[in-house]
Amino acid sequence: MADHIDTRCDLMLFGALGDLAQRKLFPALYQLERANLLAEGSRILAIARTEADTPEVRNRLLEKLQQQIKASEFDESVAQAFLARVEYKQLDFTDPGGFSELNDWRNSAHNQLIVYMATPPAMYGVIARNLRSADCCIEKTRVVVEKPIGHDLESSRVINDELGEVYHESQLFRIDHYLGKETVQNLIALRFANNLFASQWDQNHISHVEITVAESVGIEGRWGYFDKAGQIRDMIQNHLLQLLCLIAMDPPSDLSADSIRDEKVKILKALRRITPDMMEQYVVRGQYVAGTSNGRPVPGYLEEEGANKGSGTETFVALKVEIDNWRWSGVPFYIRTGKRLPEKLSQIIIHFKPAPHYIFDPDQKHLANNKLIIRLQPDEGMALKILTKDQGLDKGMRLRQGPLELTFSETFDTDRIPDAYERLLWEVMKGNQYLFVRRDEVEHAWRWVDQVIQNWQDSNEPPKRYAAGTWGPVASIAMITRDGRSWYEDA
Ligand SMILES: NC(=O)C1=CN([C@@H]2O[C@H](COP(=O)(O)OP(=O)(O)OC[C@H]3O[C@@H](n4cnc5c(N)ncnc54)[C@H](OP(=O)(O)O)[C@@H]3O)[C@@H](O)[C@H]2O)C=CC1
Ligand SMILES: O=C1O[C@H](COP(=O)(O)O)[C@@H](O)[C@H](O)[C@H]1O
Repeated sequence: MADHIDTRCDLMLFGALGDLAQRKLFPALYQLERANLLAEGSRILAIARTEADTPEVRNRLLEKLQQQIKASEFDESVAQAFLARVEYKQLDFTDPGGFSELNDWRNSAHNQLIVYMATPPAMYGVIARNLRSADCCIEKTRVVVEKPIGHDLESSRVINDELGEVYHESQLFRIDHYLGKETVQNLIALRFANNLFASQWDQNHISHVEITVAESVGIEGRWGYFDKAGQIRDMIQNHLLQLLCLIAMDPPSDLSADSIRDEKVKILKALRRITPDMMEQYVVRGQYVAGTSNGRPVPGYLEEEGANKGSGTETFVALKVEIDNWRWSGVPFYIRTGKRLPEKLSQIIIHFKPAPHYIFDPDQKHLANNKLIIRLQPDEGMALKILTKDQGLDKGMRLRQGPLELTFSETFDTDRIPDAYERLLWEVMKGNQYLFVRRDEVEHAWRWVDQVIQNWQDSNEPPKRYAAGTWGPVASIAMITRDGRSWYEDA
């Protein structure tokens, strides 16, 4: 399908020497080169504040690529072809004077211009305005901006207004990299290409839903950023609410960006507000203390490099979320995410209701709910837990639960699942917005998250402690146990 789309581009990468660009964006662009998806004539202008010239930056990039790309995927000739596209420009983004030189680079070709702002969000408006002052191809530009857009509704509006003064919404590609993950996209295929599930996807058939996004890593040198954000702004406001929307939304009428986004927005608007009196039962906030990770002792959040000892920022959040609409009335979504949990694991569990009349061994009644397990990472795939009769003459009609298993790498013999940023960059090059977040989605998500944060601030309660290497504060287990349920553990 891409064959007839011209994907040739000039990519201006602002913040090219930062962590995101070096760890995610350049490796993703290298992989696009390796897959022959970077069109002939496409060019990259790496822009940052550091004084350096193009050969120095190319050498630095080569070193980073060698460190980050698996040996089996690293090809020196591909890397050289890729680096030949890269030029470096030192620029202070706050200095409008320097932007006219970007235009000179730009004017030497007629490719689609992509401006990628891998910079602190406070820079988005500044860069946009300076590009406009330099008359840098505003109408034809696609602009990619990173999350988080602001730190609350108000600040996100300011950023969105600043971007909106220069660019039309159809030019803006707001990244939520979870939308670029293979299995996240597969949620759309699973739900809307399989009538089997489509007809069962509501409060008549589903009792509850779990979403877990667990990380084993701690703060990894990002304390300065993370401490101002916390897990609710860093993960819930964007990734987890996006996952929830994809699970809960009504079928879009087609796969166009706005059809999908319209449905997601309806869910965000239907999220039940969590009022102060609900906080104890619906929200758990945690912070890790020293413990172990992969068998090794690790420091607590307050002992991490650069930490402010008195910080009350949360590194774990569990929420019980209710959606006030016809489809999901009475179906709680239990969601949790945290740093320094026992493993890196993102999964969604759909718990189906039992059959209306149970005729088997009463002792086995607890088995009688089908579960659909959607593994986002690692080991991408799905398993449907179904009940069958236990084998053997002596077993009578004893039941047992087993999986219908679909592990993508085995079933489809996939040698490599592309990283989210590869897919997202490729979609920007093609001009498809369906994996990017629209302004109203960002704002509705902030509105909902802001009230939870406000309740925390008003109550002044510190986060509950949990030891690194455990599944979060015990209160997060109590939250779901109170409803007669438990977080899913693969048995
Ligand atoms: N790092 C990550 O894993 C993730 C990051 N993000 C988001 O991506 C964005 C970038 O994050 P990250 O890469 O971590 O940030 P860094 O601080 O590591 O990098 C920022 C980059 O912007 C440049 N920069 C900042 N201010 C100026 C200025 N005034 N003039 C010129 N250059 C400037 C820096 O240049 P120089 O290096 O020369 O100083 C650097 O290249 C942020 O919005 C972040 O929230 C989102 C998801 C994950
Ligand atoms: O956006 C972010 O995501 C990462 C987790 O992403 P994953 O693809 O590794 O699951 C998280 O570590 C980081 O704090 C956050 O900013």
